[in-house]
Amino acid sequence: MSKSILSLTSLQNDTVKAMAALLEKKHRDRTGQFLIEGVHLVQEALLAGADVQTIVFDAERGIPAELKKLLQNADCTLIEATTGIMAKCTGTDSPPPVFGVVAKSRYEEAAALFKAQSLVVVLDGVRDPGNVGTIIRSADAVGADAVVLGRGSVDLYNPKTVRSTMGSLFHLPIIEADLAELLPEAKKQGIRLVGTSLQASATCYGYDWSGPTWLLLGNESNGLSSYSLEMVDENVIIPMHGQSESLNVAMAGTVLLYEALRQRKYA
Ligand SMILES: C[S@@+](CC[C@H](N)C(=O)[O-])C[C@H]1O[C@@H](n2cnc3c(N)ncnc32)[C@H](O)[C@@H]1O
Repeated sequence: MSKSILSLTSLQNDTVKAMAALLEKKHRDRTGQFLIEGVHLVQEALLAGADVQTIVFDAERGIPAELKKLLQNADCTLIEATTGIMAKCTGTDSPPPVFGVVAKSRYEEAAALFKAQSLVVVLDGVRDPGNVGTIIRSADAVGADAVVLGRGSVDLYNPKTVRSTMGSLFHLPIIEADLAELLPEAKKQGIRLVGTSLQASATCYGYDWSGPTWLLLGNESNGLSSYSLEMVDENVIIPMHGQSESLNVAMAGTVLLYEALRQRKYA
């Protein structure tokens, strides 16, 4: 492999210190970067053409085989580091063999939201990083057009969110928005807003998911906000026949997205 590799073996040298600072969480947050850990996420980021700026791999383990070819054409700084430095940078005792520093990208254009047959997931204050990551992964799996993170939802770049997307965050637009601005615009454009409520009388199986649809999922404790409930055209429920009071929001989102996909492609 012809790409030049910087060596990060000690934290004493000035250059090395500067590099280590780049990798520190506080610095990353200030500079609009985030960390992706592990072979799979780095691979997904490179394949998707994300703005990967630095890739650091464990000098003792070498460049993971899956990344060698991809890295030949990648426009990023390649660094080898000791396991100790890898551990310091990722804040764990058993660091992954590779991690990358990626520039945060914001989708400026909202075109994906308003496509003719759009299927969009809107998260209204979903707080758990694992839930948000899982919903993004399911939205990607069904080929949804975008995910909207309403204010009050967890940060997309929270390391746990990034990890649980399993790379799907690089596959579809994820738009942070104020729902008070976005939902009225969707209604104006003829998009149907489907809410989820444990009090709904309509089941998700009786609902017609064929038109342009935004699916609204609510907070883990309180469900949808009263504003969202006012704005939706209809609420649906996934029927529950046992004694569970509700489903986990990521599970519910996945079931609902798959019902939409079933009706659109397999009915
Ligand atoms: C744990 S639930 C919130 C429970 C809350 N106590 C309530 O009354 O809405 C979090 C979110 O998951 C989704 N959800 C959970 N169970 C559901 C079901 N059976 N049908 C439809 N959506 C569901 C909804 O989006 C809900 O806002």
